[in-house]
Amino acid sequence: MGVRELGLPERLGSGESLPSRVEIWEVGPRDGLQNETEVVPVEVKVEFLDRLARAGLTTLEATSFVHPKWVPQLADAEELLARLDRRDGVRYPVLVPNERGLDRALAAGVTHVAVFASATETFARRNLNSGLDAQFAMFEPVIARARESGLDVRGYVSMCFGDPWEGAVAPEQVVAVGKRLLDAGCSQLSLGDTIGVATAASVERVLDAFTESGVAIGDLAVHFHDTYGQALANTLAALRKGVTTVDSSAGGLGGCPYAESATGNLATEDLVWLLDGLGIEHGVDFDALVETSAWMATRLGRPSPSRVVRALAG
Ligand SMILES: CC(C)C(=O)C(=O)O
Repeated sequence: MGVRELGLPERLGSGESLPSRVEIWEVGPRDGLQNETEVVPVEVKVEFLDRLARAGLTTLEATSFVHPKWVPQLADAEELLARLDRRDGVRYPVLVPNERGLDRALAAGVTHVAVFASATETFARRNLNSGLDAQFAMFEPVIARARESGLDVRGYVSMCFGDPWEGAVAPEQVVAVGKRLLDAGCSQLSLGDTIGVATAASVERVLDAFTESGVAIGDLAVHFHDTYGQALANTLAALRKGVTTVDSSAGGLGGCPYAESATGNLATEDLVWLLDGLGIEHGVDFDALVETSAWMATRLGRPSPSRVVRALAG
């Protein structure tokens, strides 16, 4: 059951400045599962991806080619992609940290990759074993080679709104990192609130800093974690600024192995409920999505953190 079946008005806001359609970038199979301590069997991951595609999601971040030593949960990246029935009209981007990761991704026949940078010095050191400036020496050749091979490259920027070691992050610092990724050849930036400390005001500040520096709003996506319950409010702030790509994770799974204060991502069901209420198109079959997250929660042995999944399938 969704907003429409409850007979609620489909457009709760004034709607003037909202986009008519939003692309949901589903990160559950990668960001959602990477923090699970018990390794999820590859056949469960394949079924998860397949169910999400059947529910109408057209961008499924499938896995990551990080070294298996760092994220053992995703050590089965090659096997997963080999077993996956890749559907027409569905993109299956993967994360690649370095050239070795790109080699593996190319061998697995991927068409979309994402690199991940940090907006702060400390997280660059802890997550990438690099530095704020030095990280680009790692990404630039990866982006160039990926582009030469005909791949589309997304650039993630982590810790855009706050960092557990450095506190608040200056929007100008985020913009400087993001622009270097765009200049290097990324087609889109995803601005990560890795530890979930953003508020609607800081989201507006960072988005304004990008657009004032000449970056098109259409080149920006948002990636919120829900640690302080602000992910939906932050999403609405971003939609009002004209953002049309929103990252979310089915069932609200998620976290980050290198940032202990990170909790689950914005749940895709909560996002779809919001979009339905605003009358914004998204192409997702809500009931099939809730059923998928309830199914995954059973596989993981604990209830979904998504408020919507709990309300409807708890
Ligand atoms: C590391 C990136 C990809 C991320 O998931 C985040 O910042 O939340």
